[in-house]
Amino acid sequence: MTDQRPTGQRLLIAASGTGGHLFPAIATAEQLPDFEIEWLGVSDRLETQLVPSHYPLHTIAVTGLQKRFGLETLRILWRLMGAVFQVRKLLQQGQFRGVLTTGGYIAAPAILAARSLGLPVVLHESNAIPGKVTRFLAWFCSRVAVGFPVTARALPTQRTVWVGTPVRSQFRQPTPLSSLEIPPEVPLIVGVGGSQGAIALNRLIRQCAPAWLAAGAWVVHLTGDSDPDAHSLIHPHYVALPFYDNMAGLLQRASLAVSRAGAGTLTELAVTGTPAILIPYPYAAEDHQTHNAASFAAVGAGFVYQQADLTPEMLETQVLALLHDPTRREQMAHQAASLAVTDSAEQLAMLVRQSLAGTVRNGVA
Ligand SMILES: CC(=O)N[C@H]1[C@@H](OP(=O)(O)OP(=O)(O)OC[C@H]2O[C@@H](n3ccc(=O)[nH]c3=O)[C@H](O)[C@@H]2O)O[C@H](CO)[C@@H](O)[C@@H]1O
Repeated sequence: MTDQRPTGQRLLIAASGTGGHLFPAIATAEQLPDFEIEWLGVSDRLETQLVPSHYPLHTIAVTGLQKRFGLETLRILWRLMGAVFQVRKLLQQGQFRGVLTTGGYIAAPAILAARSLGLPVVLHESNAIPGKVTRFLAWFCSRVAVGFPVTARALPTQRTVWVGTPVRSQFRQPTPLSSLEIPPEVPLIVGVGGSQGAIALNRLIRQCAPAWLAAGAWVVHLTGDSDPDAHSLIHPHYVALPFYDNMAGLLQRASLAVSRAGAGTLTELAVTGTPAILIPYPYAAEDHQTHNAASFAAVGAGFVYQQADLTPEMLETQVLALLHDPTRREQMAHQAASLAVTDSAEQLAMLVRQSLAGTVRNGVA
């Protein structure tokens, strides 16, 4: 990132739905201040809260493919074709030079529209098991960037590159936790179920929290906004929030996280060197969260429990054991940090620059 004056290069970023898709794209956009960026998303998703104050947001209607082929699949394909035409029009009228996408449903029309116009597309896949759209459409992209080295196995060898997953810039500098008044010396447990929260995980955390609080810890619990019992536990050292903006400050301060295993949070836990107990979302497509979590467990950065096997007693005991063992937590923190790719956003931004400049070797841009 040298010259920050807008170059007139127009880039469309297609990222939608969850924090796991949006934040890596936002982190990469931060590294492209010289580009004129506009965003493609869906009207009722998280991007409508996160994006418009930074970039113009265009929305289209898209949904995922069904597992079984039937009438509904035909309807979805018909809608997909409509979305492709809409994105083609947007790309042409806006004179965009290329597309960056972080996968998911929005990626399909974005990739198909851009490639049909001969524009370069950089696709980032953050999960250990690539999603359906990535598997089908990676072959059409100029470059495919992946979050885990293992992800590359299922993708076109010559154009796939491991860059890690970008995190927002606050994660890479000390960020104070100013809006939460937590005494500096107390152990802090952070409970997080991804950007939307996780009701089953919330229940487990609330069942265990009284014992953790009694042991002297504070708990910050990010519940999401759809848990009807989110405020059922009252304690002066227990803070329940539907969503918290300063995740960087929170994870840097945390002694331990109890978390789902979305690629975004895992990457952030690595960058902040936060030990974790991971409980993968059991219904994630192709169980990708278990595969994501495996990388953390493999180096000893975290413990992984399947939700179906985990009782509140087990979770309570495991957390208490770690609370009382700062040396172990320090080792785990060190191992978590060993997984961090701190310049992932710069690497992905570089791929975008190269692709739009048509200098990608082995690619089709
Ligand atoms: C349920 C599900 O299928 N989730 C998927 C979704 O991510 P999902 O958004 O559920 O979870 P991730 O862990 O990937 O990302 C969560 C993001 O939201 C942020 N955050 C969270 C809570 C909060 O209060 N404030 C906040 O800023 C986190 O810092 C992180 O950046 O896409 C990811 C990337 O494809 C997948 O790996 C996840 O499996």
